[in-house]
Amino acid sequence: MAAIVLYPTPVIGHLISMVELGKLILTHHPSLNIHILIAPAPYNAGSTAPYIASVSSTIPSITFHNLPSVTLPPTTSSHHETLTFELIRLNNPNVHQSLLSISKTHHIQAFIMDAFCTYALSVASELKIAGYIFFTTSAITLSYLLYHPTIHKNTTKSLKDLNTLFEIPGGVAPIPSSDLPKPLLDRNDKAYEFFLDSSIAMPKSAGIIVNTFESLEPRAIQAISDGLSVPDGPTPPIYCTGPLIVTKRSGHDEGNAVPECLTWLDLQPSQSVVFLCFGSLGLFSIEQLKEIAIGLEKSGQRFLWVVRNPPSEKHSLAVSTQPEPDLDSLLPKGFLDRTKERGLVVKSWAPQVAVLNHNSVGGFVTHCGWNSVLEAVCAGVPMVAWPLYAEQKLNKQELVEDVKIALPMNKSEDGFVSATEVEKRVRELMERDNSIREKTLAMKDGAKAALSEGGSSRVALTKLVESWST
Ligand SMILES: O=c1ccn([C@@H]2O[C@H](COP(=O)(O)OP(=O)(O)O[C@H]3O[C@H](CO)[C@@H](O)[C@H](O)[C@H]3O)[C@@H](O)[C@H]2O)c(=O)[nH]1
Repeated sequence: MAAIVLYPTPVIGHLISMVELGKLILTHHPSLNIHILIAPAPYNAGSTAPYIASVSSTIPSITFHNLPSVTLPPTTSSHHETLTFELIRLNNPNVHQSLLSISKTHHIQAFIMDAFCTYALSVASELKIAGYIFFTTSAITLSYLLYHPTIHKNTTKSLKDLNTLFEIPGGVAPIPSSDLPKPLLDRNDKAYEFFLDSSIAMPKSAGIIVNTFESLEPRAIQAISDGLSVPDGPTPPIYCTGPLIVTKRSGHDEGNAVPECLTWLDLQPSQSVVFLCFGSLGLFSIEQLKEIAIGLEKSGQRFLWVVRNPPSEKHSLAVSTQPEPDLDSLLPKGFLDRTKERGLVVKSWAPQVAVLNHNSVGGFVTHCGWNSVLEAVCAGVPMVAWPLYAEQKLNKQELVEDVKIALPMNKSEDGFVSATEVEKRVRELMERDNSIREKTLAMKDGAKAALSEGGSSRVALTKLVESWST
């Protein structure tokens, strides 16, 4: 029996799109079996268990394999990505064992791993299985990462010490080094070493599958395909098969009560509510939370805002183990009362896909995590881009300056956003006939077209599956 093995990074922002890829493969090639290796989560970024349980119980051709836990060595790196790379590197013997065990009953046609899992390419090659990369974020980020070894070779200092602008192949304009993902800025950080290893390994894979679609990022996809991102060697085939997002729109499991935020949205006028939500790791200081509240209040707009506790220590990663936020102490005095007729604050987590697809939602203030971006595009909801961490500033530049489906949230030098800026951007976003709304709706159609018969993402998927049988 033929099987495909998927190896995601086990955090929500990476897991879902890869499982959705598995589901898409099954839709068009139902004779295949999908096996998914799940390493224990390196840090808490929202629970993945309900999603895994629902896929397991509804799709019999998808089997999850839990890898044993490994002990991570102490690290001085402050980047959560370091934990992920370490976890994956140390898991290679377990991955080897799992692939051998799956091979006893299946012919593994391809082993597809997240870009944080490239250490497992060596396992694939030992076992003579074709190893592919699944890239969960934008093509512009892929272009940068593939190009990063070239920048590394041509510079001797850490990027943080180079006061310069970088051209990214396929980018709309040069970007300052401070807009690159933080782990790439310091050559002496372990995370930098891991990213460099991954960037060097990706072109050696049998192909890179990207969660994007051609009409969203034509410039970046073209640059990569033309070999500009890997100037000193071959670029493997690139398969843009997105948007791969969770499609369940109800936001609650059968039998469970409908979340309050959805019943509240039912009572609001069409497209009148701005939704503010910042991914699985987005946290603000108490000062910034208060400033957002003042801006929202002054904007006069209806809002639905997901609020989390501020980071408890500098590099806190344990979002979901934090206690529920105490809204009265975090938000300005009387704010909840004064805005109760037109605003709702949700603690910690909201069913984002269901919210974005609700008819009352007309705008989205987002950290530019790629899943959030794709979810907004598919729901036709224009954005205000407020990047916070990882590659989000690269996504922002593309969305604001190139695709023009988002407005920028301008920050001061120290990264603080004023209430005036929040007020202004939210107002601008919620205007009925602004051009970013029109462009977002056109992009929604583009996403639908890409996934339909003859569309670019469907064609890419067919080519990918064909590559397994040759
Ligand atoms: O209250 C919440 C918060 C998040 N989500 C969901 O959680 C996912 C979050 O994914 P994403 O928007 O991509 O953000 P991150 O969790 O921050 O994702 C990580 O992975 C992404 C894909 O690689 C990167 O683009 C991000 O920068 C990186 O931080 C999305 O599906 C959201 O719908 C909810 O349902 N409710």
